[in-house]
Formats: sequence, C-alpha cells, structure tokens
Amino acid sequence: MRMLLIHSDYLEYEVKDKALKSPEPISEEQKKGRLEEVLAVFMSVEKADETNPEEVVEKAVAEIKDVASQVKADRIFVYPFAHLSSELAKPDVALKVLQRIEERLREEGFEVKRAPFGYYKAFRLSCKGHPLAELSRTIVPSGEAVS
Ligand SMILES: Nc1ncnc2c1ncn2[C@@H]1O[C@H](CO)[C@@H](NC(=O)[C@@H](N)CO)[C@H]1O
Repeated sequence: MRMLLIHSDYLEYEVKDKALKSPEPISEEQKKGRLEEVLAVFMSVEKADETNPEEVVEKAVAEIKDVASQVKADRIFVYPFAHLSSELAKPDVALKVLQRIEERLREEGFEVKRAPFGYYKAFRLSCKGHPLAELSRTIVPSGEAVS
C-alpha cells in the first residue's frame, strides 16, 4: 500500500467518468464531495497487500492516526488513487481494503469521507504547506519485501 498524505485547507472532488467497467455504485450525492481542514490520504492498494488485507488495513489506520495527531487533523479524506504504484491490487480487493480503512477510522473517532472508487474525478486541493503537510508512507504485510 502506498499513501500520500496532504494536510489541506480543503479537498473537493467531482466524479467525471467511469474508469472501470464496474465502478462502485454511487448515489447522486456522492458524485461531489468536499471536506475542510482535512488530512487527505491518497492510497494505492498493491498486489502484495492481497496476502493479508486485514493487516494492511490496521497498519494503514495506525499510520494515518499517527500523522493526524501530529498535524492535529480530526477529519480524514480517504481517496482511492491508482497512480502511486505500478503493482496494483485487483479492484475488488482494493475497494474492500479502502472501505475497511474508512470504517476503522470512523471507529477511531475521525470524521471521514471516502471518494468514490473506479471513476475519473476532478479534484481541488489546498495544501497547507507546513513542514508536515506532505508525507508519504509505504505499508507492506509482514514477510513481504518493500520494492
Ligand atoms: N489498487 C487500487 N488502489 C486504489 N484505487 C484503485 C485501485 N484499482 C483501481 N482503483 C480505482 O479505480 C480507478 C481506475 O484505476 C482509480 N481511479 C483513480 O485513481 C482516479 N484518481 C482517476 O485516475 C481508483 O478509483
């Protein structure tokens, strides 16, 4: 799993076209979204994560919690982003991992939005620009080498 974490004044998206044959079904309301004062987390779920998705979920949640506490963010935007890795997991596994991360972050008390999975989306982001505003993390299941 590759994550790019951007502490932002806001992140907003608008769904444009399908990027998969069968993208995640979404309501009219989910076609646009915006959160202010948010830690935006762009995530590519990777092939190696398929060996132990639940472990990757827990490690990702721990990393996100750690960064959120450092930048004092209590809102998280989970953003499916297939551009951080050349070894992507299958879409059905990736969606389940991202949905579970969303659920676990809510359980941890964060306000969470997740951008729709399987679409091309326009987005606007306002990065705060402080020293911890742009971070990346790589997460691998135990026993896997980081490539
Ligand atoms: N392994 C994976 N990890 C994260 N997201 C993944 C994925 N496999 C598929 N997706 C989703 O399907 C769209 C097309 O790849 C992806 N769309 C995007 O990444 C948009 N930024 C438009 O390019 C994403 O929603």
